[in-house]
Amino acid sequence: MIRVGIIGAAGRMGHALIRACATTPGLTLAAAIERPGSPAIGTDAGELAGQAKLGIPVTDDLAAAIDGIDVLIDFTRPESSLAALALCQAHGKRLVIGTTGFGPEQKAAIEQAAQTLPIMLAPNMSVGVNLCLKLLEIAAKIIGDNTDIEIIEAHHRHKVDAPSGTALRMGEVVAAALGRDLKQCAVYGREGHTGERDPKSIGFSVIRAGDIVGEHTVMFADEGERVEITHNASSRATFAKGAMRAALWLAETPAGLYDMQDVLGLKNY
Ligand SMILES: NC(=O)C1=CN([C@@H]2O[C@H](COP(=O)(O)OP(=O)(O)OC[C@H]3O[C@@H](n4cnc5c(N)ncnc54)[C@H](OP(=O)(O)O)[C@@H]3O)[C@@H](O)[C@H]2O)C=CC1
Ligand SMILES: O=C(O)C1=N[C@H](C(=O)O)C[C@H](O)C1
Repeated sequence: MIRVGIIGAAGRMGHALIRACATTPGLTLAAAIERPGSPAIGTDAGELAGQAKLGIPVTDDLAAAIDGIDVLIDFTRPESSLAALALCQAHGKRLVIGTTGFGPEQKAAIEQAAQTLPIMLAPNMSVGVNLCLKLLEIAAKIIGDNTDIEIIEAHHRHKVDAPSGTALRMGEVVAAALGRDLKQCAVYGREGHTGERDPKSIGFSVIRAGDIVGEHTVMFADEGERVEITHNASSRATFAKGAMRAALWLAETPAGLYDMQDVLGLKNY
């Protein structure tokens, strides 16, 4: 049995992860962690997630809990992910990171830690989104240079980072397939007298509204036709299921930085 720790246990993803862990063969919830001061501290993790009691009280002390786990699953905020990463490094624990919004230095710290630690970092753990990343690579290679590429994403009102990690990854995949550098060609929103569209640009548009779980469309638009690749998530259970699959996979994998394409065996398609 692989012992899982979930950090961010009281969050939207935390609840979905606790439920998924309880029903995934081969995994057992060994620790549920929240930030100090959270009203969830001391509550039972199962009850917190709207399920039967699991006998695991939510704690704010990851340092004390870490020796009792094999894989830590983190869906929190970049600063807390980095703090958890340092503890995983100190204790040699595997880490699945679903958090988004990392800056370049934070990403570099994760890459560095992965030299000695197995880490799976993915902005989206759904099978569907990862299939879309493959489809985007093909579409970009075939029609990308002749079309205007726009990425549109929509999420719930509580989301704090924009564009979403998934939208950015979609942009990276498309840009790489076309030999472009996303840092140079990305356009984040438009306003005022923008001038005509630069044909080499990749545009991003962001919607934040209500309880939208996560919607992404990449548009390849020509004159007379356009192709759209869309993924709509209707439940966070899809991300949580992917995180469980990643934890099982990572438990058997040596040090290195992996993404969901590795977990799903999509790298060589
Ligand atoms: N990779 C993927 O497939 C997916 C990634 N995400 C990403 O996951 C992250 C979390 O999303 P979501 O669940 O909606 O966000 P929430 O805000 O609902 O949950 C985050 C949780 O982490 C807690 N937290 C913050 N700091 C700490 C800390 N130092 N120690 C322990 N817990 C902490 C928060 O507590 P408090 O609120 O009290 O501060 C909160 O309960 C985001 O970055 C999101 O983009 C989301 C869905 C899918
Ligand atoms: O914050 C969310 O909710 C989500 N975040 C991820 C992202 O930033 O891509 C994945 C998913 O779309 C939900």
